Amino acid sequence: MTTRLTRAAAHARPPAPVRAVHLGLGAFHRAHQAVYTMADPDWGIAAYTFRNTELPRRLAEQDGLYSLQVRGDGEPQAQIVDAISRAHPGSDTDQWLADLASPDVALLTLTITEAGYQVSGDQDSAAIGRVVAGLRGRHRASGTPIALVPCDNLPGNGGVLREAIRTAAEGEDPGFRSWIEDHVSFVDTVVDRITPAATEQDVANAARLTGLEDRAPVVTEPFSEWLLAGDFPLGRPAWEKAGARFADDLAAYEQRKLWFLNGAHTLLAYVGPALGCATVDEAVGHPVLAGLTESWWDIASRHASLPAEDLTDYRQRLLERFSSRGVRHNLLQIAADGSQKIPARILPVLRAERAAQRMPEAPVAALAGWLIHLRDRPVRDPRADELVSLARSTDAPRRVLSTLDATLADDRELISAVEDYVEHLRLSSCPTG
Ligand SMILES: NC(=O)c1ccc[n+]([C@@H]2O[C@H](COP(=O)([O-])OP(=O)(O)OC[C@H]3O[C@@H](n4cnc5c(N)ncnc54)[C@H](O)[C@@H]3O)[C@@H](O)[C@H]2O)c1
Ligand SMILES: O=P(O)(O)OC[C@@H](O)[C@@H](O)[C@H](O)[C@H](O)CO
Repeated sequence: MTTRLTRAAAHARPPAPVRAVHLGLGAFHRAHQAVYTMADPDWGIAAYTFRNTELPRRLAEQDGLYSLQVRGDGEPQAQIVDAISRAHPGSDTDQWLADLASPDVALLTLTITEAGYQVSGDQDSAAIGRVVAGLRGRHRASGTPIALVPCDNLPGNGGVLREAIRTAAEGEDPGFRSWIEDHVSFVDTVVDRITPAATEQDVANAARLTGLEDRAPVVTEPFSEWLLAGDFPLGRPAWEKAGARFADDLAAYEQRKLWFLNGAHTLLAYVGPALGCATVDEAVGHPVLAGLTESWWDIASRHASLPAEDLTDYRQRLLERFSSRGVRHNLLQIAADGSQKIPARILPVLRAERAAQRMPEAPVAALAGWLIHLRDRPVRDPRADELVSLARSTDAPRRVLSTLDATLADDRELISAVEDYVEHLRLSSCPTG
């Protein structure tokens, strides 16, 4: 019988003192920020998830440890990550408040998905409401400054978080609100490491690679990038030891990441299943989808800020990453939350193309694929009910697009191109039809 992964069994160091808190404990945090933090042994993480109770339970049983399988095209490599000192479910509210109030804690990282930044409904249980509650306690306890470091795929994620916190704190004590302005630093980031959800097979592989039973493994690719811009008033881990880079302005890099990588992912996630593909590597191996991806990158390159040589190299590298069979990234996972992703990944390029009087095929294909997805597949999206009903109504392309951008929805030529493409995809996905 294989021994369960614990600090004793892995001969790991004792947990480092908690100086960082994370919200949104999932696969990506563990493949990315936790790995960078591990490079600085003075910093431990208290990691929270308010939705998933199983993962913190499994991690707690393993003293916060898990194995990270790095899978490229060669033999997979496994390492034990020991940066998480404590893992908590959302029901540990008192501990969450205590951690955020602690002057030993210098920063809070977040991976709460794009949808998590919305401020509406039941604020006390939503991610932003919980952060505001934590900050309120910190203000009362000591008023020590803190850095908030969002690591989700959103343009200007530091600014998005600042606005969400300001909105959620409206109506609070003015002293608290002005403390937020003066003592809470919002750091912008560009994050990149393709990390699909782990499978049962990955659990079996973890045991084979480490000799220990790991019930919470993470599988990721060799590539990793973290760019940050902002202040850390109480210091930060030496993330640069693991390759993090600091800059004043991330806009051009953020555009490259969101348009080229995430935009292509979104295109493939919606068009791929219509052509019988289930994963990213399968999709980029399909001649039609490979052509659409290249065409998307050509179009995006016309409007991107970085020099052409940078973009050419980036595209080449992306194609290698997408084609790798080391990480099999499920298109349905990427397809979740389209209403939150399409505006950042696809629409800026589409608007620029329409302003130049062009009708670009790839963004039209992405929107047509999204419509089919909304009509025919299980939809995970904070606006799912509304979108599914609109997608099944008459005049669906215009009505669905109007939820994202009223001006584009009034563009008759565009709506008609999307309608035609829906039909085109239907015929392509049905060889006898
Ligand atoms: N997986 C990747 O390759 C990758 C790469 C770069 C960035 N990211 C960012 O990280 C996010 C999480 O990815 P993951 O792979 O860890 O996913 P995951 O499903 O493993 O974990 C998601 C975490 O977010 C929480 N969450 C989900 N919806 C939420 C909501 N509406 N409000 C608050 N919390 C919510 C979940 O409870 C869980 O803790 C992505 O949405 C993306 O923004 C992921
Ligand atoms: O994680 P999401 O849901 O925001 O988007 C799905 C993928 O596009 C994304 O996870 C990429 O793999 C990642 O951004 C690569 O760094």
